[in-house]
Amino acid sequence: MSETLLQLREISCSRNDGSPIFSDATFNVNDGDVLVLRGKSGAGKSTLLKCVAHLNVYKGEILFRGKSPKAIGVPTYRTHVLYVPQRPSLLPGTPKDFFNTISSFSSRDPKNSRLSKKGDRNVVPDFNQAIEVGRSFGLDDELWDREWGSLSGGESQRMVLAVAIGLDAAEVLLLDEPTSALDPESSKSVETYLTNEMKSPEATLKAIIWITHSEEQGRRVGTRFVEITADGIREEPRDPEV
Ligand SMILES: Nc1ncnc2c1ncn2[C@@H]1O[C@H](COP(=O)(O)OP(=O)(O)OP(=O)(O)O)[C@@H](O)[C@H]1O
Repeated sequence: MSETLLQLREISCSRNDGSPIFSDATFNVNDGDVLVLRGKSGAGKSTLLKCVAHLNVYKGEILFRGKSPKAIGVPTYRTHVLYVPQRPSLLPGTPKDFFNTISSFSSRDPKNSRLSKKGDRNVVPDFNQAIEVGRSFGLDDELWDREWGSLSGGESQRMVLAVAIGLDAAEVLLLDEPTSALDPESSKSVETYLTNEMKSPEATLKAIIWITHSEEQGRRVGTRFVEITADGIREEPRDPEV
């Protein structure tokens, strides 16, 4: 049986006025899962993803490899369970600066991680690997040295994903409509890269929660399907369209 990475237990989240956005989200994410999160606009998909990333206040319990984010240390938890926004919002500098800044965070050093096992080495992220990921998404190398503000919406979206993957630390990626600004060809390159990465036994990446409004994309990438509705959160036994 595949290893359980994330456990969500009765996760609830409310608006500032106390009205519920969703409640009682209970499911596991296992090694090998590409869990497609579906639901109408405003149903709470992004909010749930941010709860999983420990970026939003929630009730309930989330465990990664059996430990809470607090027990692991929240910055380290976020390195292993990485939220990737749709677009970088007003990031200063260039994508290369961003990559180097995140690479230097001490939460990435196994010495500082309560998840580390004996013998874990501090693997310094390889910028060339990020460039390679970018190339496979159709990004020219020169874009790494351009200001974020000068990139197009689709370039920024692919760049933020190339950084997330190039850092090579996330075991679970939380993708919030990762191809919403992309043309079909670029979307396919992202889908193909991530699907192949999930199949590679050497890859650090072990699972993805993927928000998409595209039924077709969900069918192409998904291995599990979870729907948020006003009545609650339910997992489809399999994609109902197949
Ligand atoms: N910071 C916030 N303050 C108040 N309400 C919020 C906040 N963030 C989200 N909401 C509300 O929570 C609900 C869920 O929003 P969320 O962005 O999670 O939905 P979604 O399913 O991802 O939508 P979409 O498909 O349109 O991106 C919406 O009603 C939204 O207005």
